[in-house]
Amino acid sequence: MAQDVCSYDVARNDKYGRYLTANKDIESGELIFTDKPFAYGPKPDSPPLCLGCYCPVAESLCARCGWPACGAECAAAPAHAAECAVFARARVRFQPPDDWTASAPQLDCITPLRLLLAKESNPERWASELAPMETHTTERQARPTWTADQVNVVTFLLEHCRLGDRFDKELVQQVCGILEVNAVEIPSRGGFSIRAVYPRLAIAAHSCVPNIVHTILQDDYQVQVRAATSIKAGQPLHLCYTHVLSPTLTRRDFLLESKFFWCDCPRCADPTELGSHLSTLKCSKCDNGVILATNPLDSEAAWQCTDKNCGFKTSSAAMRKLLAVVQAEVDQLDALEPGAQAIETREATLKKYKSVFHPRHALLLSLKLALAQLYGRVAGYGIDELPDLLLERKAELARLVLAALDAVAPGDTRMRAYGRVAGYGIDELPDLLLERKAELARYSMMLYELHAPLMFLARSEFSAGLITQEKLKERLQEPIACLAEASKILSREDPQSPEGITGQIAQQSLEQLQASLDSL
Ligand SMILES: C[S@@+](CC[C@H](N)C(=O)[O-])C[C@H]1O[C@@H](n2cnc3c(N)ncnc32)[C@H](O)[C@@H]1O
Repeated sequence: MAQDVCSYDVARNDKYGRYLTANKDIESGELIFTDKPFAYGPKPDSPPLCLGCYCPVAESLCARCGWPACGAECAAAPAHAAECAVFARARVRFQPPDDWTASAPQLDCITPLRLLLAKESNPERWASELAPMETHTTERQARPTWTADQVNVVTFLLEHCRLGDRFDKELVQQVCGILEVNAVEIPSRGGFSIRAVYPRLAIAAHSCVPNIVHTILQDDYQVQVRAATSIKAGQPLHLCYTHVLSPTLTRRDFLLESKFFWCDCPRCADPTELGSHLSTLKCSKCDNGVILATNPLDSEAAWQCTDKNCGFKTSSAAMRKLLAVVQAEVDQLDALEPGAQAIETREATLKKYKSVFHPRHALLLSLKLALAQLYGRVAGYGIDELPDLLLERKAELARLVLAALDAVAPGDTRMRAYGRVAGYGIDELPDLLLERKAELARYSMMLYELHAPLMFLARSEFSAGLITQEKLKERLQEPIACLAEASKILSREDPQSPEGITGQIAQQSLEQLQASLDSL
């Protein structure tokens, strides 16, 4: 039984606090443990969401308590039952906002309240698994979010919802800290992003080169944690708390801001990011060198050209500013409808920044990732109308993304690179959340994306008489290998999730391609 697998120990040191280690040699892809959420619910700053299915709602409230629910079925959802009783008893109703698509701070109390109510109903699990969790209370007290939580959560629950006789303010702030430091972002059944606390998974320490990967099952939000690479007994199990394809400055700032530590993993310590060059710039003053951080573990350190004769230097502040400006441009492009314009403006942006960034810089890579997906899929650029040169371009783009993922997320994590993007970027608005969901599927499909141009190119060259049938058979082996790997990795996903569905499509395409090869 999957539930019985428990191939880890809990260790502790000064750097990580508690962390997980492998208690035996574990093979890549092997299940290490599963976990059930202690509680789950809306993320901070969510727009009004149904408290049963987490889809955006407008003007639709639970008949009993007056909080957002899209219908009677969702109002009766088990996850909503306990808070429904609290709100109904205190006669505290959700105040309908003017704009139902804007973030609703009223919902910030829901997930903390669910944790508090779960503590009452399961005190043993709270004492053994939740109470020891890191909360960074001292650091949080110095942040504006502490005051916001004091108003939106502590005062609201204890006074307005009349829970002061059941919980005290220190406990409510502890719960807010548990969520801030330990919750992971997960896709809800409706596809929208929510947060959940998994007590076992939360013990895993972070690395920007993770060796574990997690999958969320849609029916009960169980998490399955697997090895992304082979792991030796005693080695730490590392999760990536941030976006693996972001540059070092962005990752480290995010981890300090949201998880209260400076990452010093081998990738952060290497100016070239393990040869991936996700942070590297081209030098505008000479043709020889590239610009790298002089000390990537010092976020204020200067950046310098690697050519000794050039010696061009710039500040980390200038670098942050450049990243923010170009990231804003990339975000705007991400909001475009998929179509010819989405391809052409991205290609124009790549051209604009060609002389500024290394071709594998994270910002260019995110444009290339989107292009690898758009070529062959949008009107005017359908796969069977792409000229050979654009088929080559699609294949080149997909290979670049896969090579970057091989360097920083080795093993099967590459398919899940968007799995842990807690608090990252653009996901506040419902339509952008949908985009984010498409992004997730897009990511998982990179190997699938590579197989298509390789297959079409081989067939096109065979039809033109440029290669023999024997050569055609040989050339089709690579797209077959891409589909086989995509299908193997995605077969571990929940079959109802976008990744699981993509896996089934990859398996069907594999069978069709194999059959057409056999008939040659
Ligand atoms: C989700 S918790 C992990 C469990 C935690 N160590 C505990 O004892 O409850 C995240 C916290 O663990 C610590 N941590 C995790 N990974 C780390 C790393 N790579 N370097 C330094 N601290 C880390 C930080 O304090 C961080 O805020």
